[in-house]
Amino acid sequence: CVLRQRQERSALQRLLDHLLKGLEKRDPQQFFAWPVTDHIAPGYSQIISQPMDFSTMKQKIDDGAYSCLGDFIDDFKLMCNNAMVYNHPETIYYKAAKKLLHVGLKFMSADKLKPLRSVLP
Ligand SMILES: CC(=O)c1cc(-c2ccccn2)c2ncccn12
Repeated sequence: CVLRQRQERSALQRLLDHLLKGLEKRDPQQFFAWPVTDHIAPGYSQIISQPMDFSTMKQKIDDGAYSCLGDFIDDFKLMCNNAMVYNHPETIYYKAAKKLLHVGLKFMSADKLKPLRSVLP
């Protein structure tokens, strides 16, 4: 149609919006907010074959590109692991990624999501 109808957001999209906001809050320096460029990180695109960041995850939620919670969690892990591959362990980015991965997975752990299970198909 000419005027794209505003799509109804599915229960999964609403859940992923909530989880993404919770994860972004745990990245106060916004190291993970936007794609890492070769300008700020020399050689990044040669070293990291599958870049990922929160803005890309947001776009994928809006596009309906996640068919399940696991696919969303996989992108979160990919984003953190990329930072732990490209950056050396003593850097602020490596340390921030390690912490975010740990805290983020706890935030999305099964027992935390159990109460929401009922609203998900
Ligand atoms: C996530 C990551 O690897 C990253 C984020 C950044 C970043 C993100 C926002 C502002 C400044 N730097 C960065 N800079 C150099 C090397 C790596 N990084």
